[in-house]
Amino acid sequence: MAEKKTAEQNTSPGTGDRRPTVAVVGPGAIGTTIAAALHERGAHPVLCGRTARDHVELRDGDDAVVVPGPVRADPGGAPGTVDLVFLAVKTTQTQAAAGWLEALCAPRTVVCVLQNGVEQEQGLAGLLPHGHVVPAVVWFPAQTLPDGAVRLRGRARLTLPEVPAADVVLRALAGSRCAVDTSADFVTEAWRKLLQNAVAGLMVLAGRRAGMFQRADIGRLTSDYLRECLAVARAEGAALDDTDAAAVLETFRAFPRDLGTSILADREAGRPLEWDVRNGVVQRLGRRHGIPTPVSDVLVPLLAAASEGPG
Ligand SMILES: NC(=O)C1=CN([C@@H]2O[C@H](COP(=O)(O)OP(=O)(O)OC[C@H]3O[C@@H](n4cnc5c(N)ncnc54)[C@H](OP(=O)(O)O)[C@@H]3O)[C@@H](O)[C@H]2O)C=CC1
Ligand SMILES: CC(C)(CO)C(=O)C(=O)O
Repeated sequence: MAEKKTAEQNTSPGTGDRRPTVAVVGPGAIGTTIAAALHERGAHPVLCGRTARDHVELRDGDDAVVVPGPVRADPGGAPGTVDLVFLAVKTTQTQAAAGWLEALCAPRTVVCVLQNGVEQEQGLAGLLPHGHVVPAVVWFPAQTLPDGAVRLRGRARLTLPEVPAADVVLRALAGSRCAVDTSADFVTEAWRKLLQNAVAGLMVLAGRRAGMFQRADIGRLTSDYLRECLAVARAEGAALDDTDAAAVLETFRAFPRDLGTSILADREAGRPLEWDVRNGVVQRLGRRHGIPTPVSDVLVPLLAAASEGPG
């Protein structure tokens, strides 16, 4: 089979002595943040979306970063393979984005998955013709504003596993507004974040933002839910304890009251929800380990029905 063409390359650190060529698949809230971080460092990320646009824009406090497009909407028009792909579509959209992965990936390509959950590698099974998958924990909140720009609502930070394939990600984002660290115990960090995501699902069912965690009854429900999430996390090998679980509730209580979550944004827009990778996973893995999950057993069917109906 003929080698696919390669996207335009710039020189700088990266693979050997040149800057890695980069694509962002899914230039939404998280993808735009990463595209802006890359752009500010002089990179020209290929923007691969579903809706064609001229540019994307990040707002961070008083800063506005406009990343020139185009946002391409047809994988057939991809400029060739790249060294690094940031995959930032929702997990419910991964399958539909497979054409981009086919067009952008060569054997050297690293796909850094910017998605919530603890199953990023399984989520790409069968969809990646070549390349290496590097899951990331995305710690920051970002939201799309009504005019299409993205508002960053925290310090941008990623955690990656300590693996050789993570190097190209570290180099691509070095010195940018998005901090990147690596962890020798990625399982623990991924579950620490999953605990946050699982709790955020309560906002969908209440139709409320972070302010709801000020309520004592929601505090009790959240603590009960965190207890079962923690038991599953520990059974999966995460080195987390009661203090870590309690810190999650405190984090939500410390958030601005109007801070939402990406799954609530999907609910408000009537889009499919990432309920399975964020909440269903606790119930599924709990069953595998023989851990009772009474809170999940109520939450998960409600989230699934909110996402998919019928009705
Ligand atoms: N937002 C947040 O604060 C956080 C989100 N996350 C996680 O990051 C991931 C991304 O979330 P988020 O950025 O909020 O999601 P968004 O919905 O904001 O962005 C998804 C983007 O993917 C695009 N897209 C949809 N289908 C395709 C396709 N087939 N090919 C290419 N692009 C496509 C969408 O296009 P279109 O414009 O047409 O919809 C949109 O631009 C999720 O797993 C989420 O859980 C993690 C931490 C925080
Ligand atoms: C902001 C945060 C941490 C809350 O779950 C998130 O990951 C999301 O919105 O998807």
